[in-house]
Amino acid sequence: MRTLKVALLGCGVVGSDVARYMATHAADLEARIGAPVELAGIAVRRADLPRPGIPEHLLTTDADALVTRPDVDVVVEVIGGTDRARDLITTAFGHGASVVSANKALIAAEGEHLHAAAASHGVDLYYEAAVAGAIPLLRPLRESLAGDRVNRVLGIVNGTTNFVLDKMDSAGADYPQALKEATALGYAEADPTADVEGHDAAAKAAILAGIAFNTRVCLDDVHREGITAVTAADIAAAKAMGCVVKLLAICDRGADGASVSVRVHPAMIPLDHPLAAVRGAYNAVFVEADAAGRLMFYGAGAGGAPTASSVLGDLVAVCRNKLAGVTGPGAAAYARLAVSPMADVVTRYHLAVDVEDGPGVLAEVAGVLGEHGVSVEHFHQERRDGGCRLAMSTHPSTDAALSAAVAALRASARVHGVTGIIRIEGR
Ligand SMILES: NC(=O)c1ccc[n+]([C@@H]2O[C@H](COP(=O)([O-])OP(=O)(O)OC[C@H]3O[C@@H](n4cnc5c(N)ncnc54)[C@H](O)[C@@H]3O)[C@@H](O)[C@H]2O)c1
Ligand SMILES: N[C@@H](CCO)C(=O)O
Ligand code: NA
Repeated sequence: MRTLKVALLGCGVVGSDVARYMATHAADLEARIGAPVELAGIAVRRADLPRPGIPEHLLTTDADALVTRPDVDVVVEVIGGTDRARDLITTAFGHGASVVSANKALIAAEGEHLHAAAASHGVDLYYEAAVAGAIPLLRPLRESLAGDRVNRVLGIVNGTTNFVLDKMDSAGADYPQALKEATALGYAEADPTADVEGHDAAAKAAILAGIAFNTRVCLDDVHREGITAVTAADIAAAKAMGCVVKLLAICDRGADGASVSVRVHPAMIPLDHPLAAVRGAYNAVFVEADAAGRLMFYGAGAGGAPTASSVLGDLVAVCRNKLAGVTGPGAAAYARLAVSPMADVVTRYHLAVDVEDGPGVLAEVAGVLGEHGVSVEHFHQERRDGGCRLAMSTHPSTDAALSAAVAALRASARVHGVTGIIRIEGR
């Protein structure tokens, strides 16, 4: 029986756990694949660092030589970044290796081209670990739901920001301290700006929407807002409304069936919504489909071992395919749906409008909102130094209408400021 050989690129948070589990689970992996699988080498930047549990003789700083070795069947890419990872993956395809990657930034930016390259060389490209860590999500969407029609994918897909928001909400932690902790626990990207500015979640949303709707969604198609503008006041306002603030990724099929919208932004959700109970670095994703109805996927969204679980699942799948002489399902972007602009997306909003305390102000604010087609669902007013704060939630309105209404409010002499503009979801 031939032994399948794996080149591991990167031995950081994820890579080191992949290497460890390959060793400790070797017998089960062999039984499930039907052949032994072993590491041919591990590409690292520095071979002289202490790496407990990692066989030193496998380390190499020459990733190019490793991926071009004729005995390598599968390349596992967990170095992150785009350019170098893309070049190594493309080289691996050219040398007949299938690839397993955890790299959402790369797949979101170049997935179409990489899938085509894999197909042209008759090899696989799998990346379950790229979206929502340990949670099996891409394979269920691509395979289990292939007979259904998905209309919505909504959830929490970034562990770092969920950890930070949770700490701010439950422990009153400050933002820099919470982010430091998430980084130390191995949840954050090499540059955590990718997490807190929503780039990581946007990449995952683009991948999810593409697979769920069988269409092409580019990173630029995704409306993106991170959590850096979320304040303690926003979190307190959410609490006062019986809500919690979460960073959500929302992919919707348009009512016309011919378009999609894809967005990532903070949103208030009611405490009794299942997503409100998603704590720490956990992720949860709802999928709504014609026949299946509502499905929920929940689990660890980040961290070395959970992500290694997804990588190893893909490794088993591509090894089985190799032995059978087949490839798995690739990208299927046949639907070619248009992507709707954010201006057309309809949601509820929370607003805090600071106004002068005097007769007719409330009517003026309601009038400005009404002129723009924004209708108020609830409001309460609270006296503050030198004026009043009107905290309100709106009925569903388009993003364009809400933005125009906010601009008009800000132009009014009796309005001192409009803050706390956060969408409300899950009601
Ligand atoms: N950490 C997580 O929770 C998690 C979850 C899902 C997906 N991912 C993805 O997995 C990938 C790796 O993440 P990580 O958290 O392990 O990062 P990490 O920074 O801990 O590990 C990456 C390692 O790759 C090494 N590296 C970089 N360029 C290299 C090169 N050219 N040759 C050899 N080694 C190189 C780095 O020195 C580092 O040790 C990223 O794409 C990330 O987005 C991470
Ligand atoms: N940085 C990512 C890792 C998992 O993809 C997160 O926090 O979710
Ligand atoms: Na996953």
